[in-house]
Amino acid sequence: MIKFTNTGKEYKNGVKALSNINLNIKKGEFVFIVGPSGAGKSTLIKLLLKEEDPTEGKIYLNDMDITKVKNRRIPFIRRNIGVVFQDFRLLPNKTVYENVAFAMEIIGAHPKEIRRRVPMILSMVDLSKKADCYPDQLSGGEHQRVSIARSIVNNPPVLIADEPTGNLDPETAWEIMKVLREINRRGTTILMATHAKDIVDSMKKRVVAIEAGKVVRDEEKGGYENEVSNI
Ligand SMILES: Nc1ncnc2c1ncn2[C@@H]1O[C@H](COP(=O)(O)OP(=O)(O)OP(=O)(O)O)[C@@H](O)[C@H]1O
Repeated sequence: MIKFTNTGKEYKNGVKALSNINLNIKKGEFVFIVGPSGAGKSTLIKLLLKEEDPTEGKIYLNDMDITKVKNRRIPFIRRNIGVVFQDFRLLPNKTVYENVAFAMEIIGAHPKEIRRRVPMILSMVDLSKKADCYPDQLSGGEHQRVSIARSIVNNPPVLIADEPTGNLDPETAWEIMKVLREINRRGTTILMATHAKDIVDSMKKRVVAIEAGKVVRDEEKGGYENEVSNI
């Protein structure tokens, strides 16, 4: 489903953020991307979203070589990938319902379909009662659940979460992980970059560790650290 082959990224200022990345992520996998600050995790995500282009190698999404895709086709790639960020990025002047509906409106979904799907997704993230609230009336965990609802409402096959629990207390972070696990159970492939050691250690999912731009570990059911390195 997602494949990096000998992928490298050197930024214009000469910083080599990634080199020789080879990864094959299958449909339905849950993959943690871990590594110290500056290791290249965000760069990997930016390459997948085509916010940046690799300077070496290729990236495939559903067998399509996205490194060759023209700029005007980028929105079509992004429709296949939902994204959740650490800082939520909700629209402050829209309600919970409107924030989620907006993600459907911008891809031209039919109003009837929006009215059907938004309540369903809000119920899935347990936010039906907050549909008419504005973001400043929500807790951190609720914010993040709206942001997850928005990211999956168009049913993307892949969900990328960049430090989704970074701003949350441990208990709330676990609520978010339960939601992500459920989304993954329903078939969505999830890539999650994180520094949350406890979460990675407990979830027993695939762990890809990046250090200084290279994959240094790729383990099924791995932990945050291995016994020798101390990330
Ligand atoms: N736009 C850019 N231009 C130049 N260098 C960049 C740019 N973005 C990132 N870098 C550099 O690339 C390297 C990898 O950065 P990246 O943001 O991918 O790391 P990260 O693993 O996501 O870190 P963190 O955990 O702190 O978010 C770092 O050395 C960073 O300074």
